[in-house]
Amino acid sequence: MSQQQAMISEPITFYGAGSMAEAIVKGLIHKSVVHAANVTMLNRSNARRLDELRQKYGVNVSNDAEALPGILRNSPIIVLAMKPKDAAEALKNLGPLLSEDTLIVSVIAGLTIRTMQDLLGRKQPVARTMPNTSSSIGLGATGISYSKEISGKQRQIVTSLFGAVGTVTVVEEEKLEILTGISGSGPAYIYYMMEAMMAAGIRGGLTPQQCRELTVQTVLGAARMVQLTGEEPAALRAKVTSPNGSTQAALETLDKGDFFETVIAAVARCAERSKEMGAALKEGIS
Ligand SMILES: NC(=O)C1=CN([C@@H]2O[C@H](COP(=O)(O)OP(=O)(O)OC[C@H]3O[C@@H](n4cnc5c(N)ncnc54)[C@H](OP(=O)(O)O)[C@@H]3O)[C@@H](O)[C@H]2O)C=CC1
Ligand SMILES: O=C(O)[C@@H]1CCC=N1
Repeated sequence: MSQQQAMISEPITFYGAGSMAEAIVKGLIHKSVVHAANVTMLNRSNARRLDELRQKYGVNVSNDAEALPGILRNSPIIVLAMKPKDAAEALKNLGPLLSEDTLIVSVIAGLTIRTMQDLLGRKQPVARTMPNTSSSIGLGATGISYSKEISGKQRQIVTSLFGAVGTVTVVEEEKLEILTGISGSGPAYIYYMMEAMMAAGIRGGLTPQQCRELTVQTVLGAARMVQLTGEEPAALRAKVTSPNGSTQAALETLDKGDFFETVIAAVARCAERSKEMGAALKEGIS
């Protein structure tokens, strides 16, 4: 087992039990980086969802408003995994329950370390992260920034946590929004491209099953080519593109829709939206 995949022995509480929390827990349990008995997943109301998570992964679950403060108070690691709109209230309630060295790991888009600490009302050790849902199959890409209060051991825990489910990239906090534009939200752009490719195939007479198989293999193969050959995507694209051939015709059509600049604008808008969400949370501090 590499250092990044060292077993985490401390109990971990996921405060929010939605898609991102599940993606991380699934990956961690699959990689045996945590014992299911050490993981607790909390939500607000959805009992059926908690039952499903308990059955699938063997984790502890709760949505009992009376039990929640005790669970959170006793947890040395709390992963904040609710939607940004629910975070301010949760953090305000959480602050008084924490010990000085409770590690807060946030996956919440836009929520800055400063705003988290202001809402908690204390200078807590915080890891602000931006993972993605591919963590569920061990192919996540997580960006991380640390607050200055974090200890070396806590950094190691966070690296183990996300290193077990994919790659880890530590960046300055101001770069987390643009990183969200690439890897946090990025899977959705690729899925959208795949949807469009499959729709085109179906319109052209292939079966949905054939389109799915061909599209998946094409995307998988292209990503692996970039990874394994070490070549630039532009160089690999050139190898597919015969002069005046069919690929060139397709790429010219994409360019008529300003494909390249549209993707850049989409990533920039994603980053901007993350900042807007963060600003809204900051304004909520009274
Ligand atoms: N989905 C993604 O691809 C990614 C998401 N993120 C971030 O992850 C966070 C969660 O997103 P996602 O998993 O998609 O969201 P979901 O809507 O799937 O899940 C949100 C969870 O938070 C719970 N929750 C909300 N408020 C509270 C509360 N006060 N106490 C306890 N639990 C609460 C909800 O419980 P209930 O259902 O009972 O209300 C639900 O379990 C977001 O902040 C997002 O920015 C980051 C990277 C990628
Ligand atoms: O759409 C969102 O706001 C979150 C952040 C990154 C992926 N999903």
